[in-house]
Amino acid sequence: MANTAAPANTGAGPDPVVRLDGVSREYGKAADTFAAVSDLSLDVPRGSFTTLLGPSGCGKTTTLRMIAGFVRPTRGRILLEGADATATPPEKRNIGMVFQSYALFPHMTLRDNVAFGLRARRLPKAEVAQRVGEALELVGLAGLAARRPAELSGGQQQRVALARAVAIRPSVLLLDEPLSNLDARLRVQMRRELLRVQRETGVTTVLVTHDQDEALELSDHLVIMDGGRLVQQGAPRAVFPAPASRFVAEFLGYQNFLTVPGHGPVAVRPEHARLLTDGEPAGEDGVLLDAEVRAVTYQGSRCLVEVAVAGAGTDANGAAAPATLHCLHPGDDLRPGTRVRVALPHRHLVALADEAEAR
Ligand SMILES: Nc1ncnc2c1ncn2[C@@H]1O[C@H](COP(=O)(O)OP(=O)(O)OP(=O)(O)O)[C@@H](O)[C@H]1O
Repeated sequence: MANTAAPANTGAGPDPVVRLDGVSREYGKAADTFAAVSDLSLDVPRGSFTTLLGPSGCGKTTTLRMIAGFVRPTRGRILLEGADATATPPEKRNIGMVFQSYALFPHMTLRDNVAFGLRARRLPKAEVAQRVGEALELVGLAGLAARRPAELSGGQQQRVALARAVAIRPSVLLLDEPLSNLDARLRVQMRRELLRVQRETGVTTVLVTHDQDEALELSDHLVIMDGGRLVQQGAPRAVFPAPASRFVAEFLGYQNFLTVPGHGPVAVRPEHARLLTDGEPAGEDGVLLDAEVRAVTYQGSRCLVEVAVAGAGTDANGAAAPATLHCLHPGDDLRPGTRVRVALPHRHLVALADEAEAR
């Protein structure tokens, strides 16, 4: 059985670049206030790729904007490099930002776009030229320095935005859904690119996304938010196999929730629910449940099979009811009505403490 007590990784290092200390942001007036972010305490470790992951409206962007200084917390403190920056305006925080919309200056060449923040900091001409060259080189666009944004693809424009953000050598790089305007293939390519740039520069990075694959691939520190609150954090390899609640489990793609005799409420992923027909042996040690096939969806190399397991679920009144499980099955031999058994290996059952408490 997987251990639900995920390691208490608070992200606290000796020297975080960003520290949020009991930060809240409310909107509205008097009795009608609404908390976009509630009592959020979080450390962003130096040199880390930290990701804020959660569904739309959970407060990710508000958190990022508070770190950048565009939104002022209504409570709590923000520390940058150990100093209280809660009231520091954005231009006085040494922060690089990349937005979903690229936000490049359309009338300027790439060279001038990247040089903008360096000139604003009044760096000597030679240093500006050198840093612009290095930044464009880093993102593979050195040959296009004289072009304007309209002459580039979306992916190239986002690389320019990235070059502009890292050229100032920020203490933290903030990325607000930077890949969501790109098509699916380019998005995957650009993830690799982002990771390479982050590793090469070592810049502490905070990414906002609602895409769990992106978060798992990129982050070394994952922060999951729900309703303005932090609900779980840690390394992806620690969080993914041990979601602390049903919300986190659902968000990370656990589709099956059931009550197993001797285990209580558990979650299990479709790829770990094996269907056995006839006398097929279960193999690995686990729970075996009788089930009936309800629906089969053909997916080419496999089928997604929906089965009903009598008594393993609960209805709206908390009484025992059939549980519906989704299972990935390598063959196309099953049809609705077929009697099967479902094998759930002990090591892939994730106990859900919040569900147990709710009973
Ligand atoms: N200026 C504002 N005034 C009122 N409510 C706001 C304001 N900004 C954000 N909110 C609300 O706060 C909540 C959190 O918004 P936020 O943009 O931080 O969420 P998010 O997780 O980034 O969502 P998305 O992925 O959709 O951008 C939402 O319900 C939003 O409507």
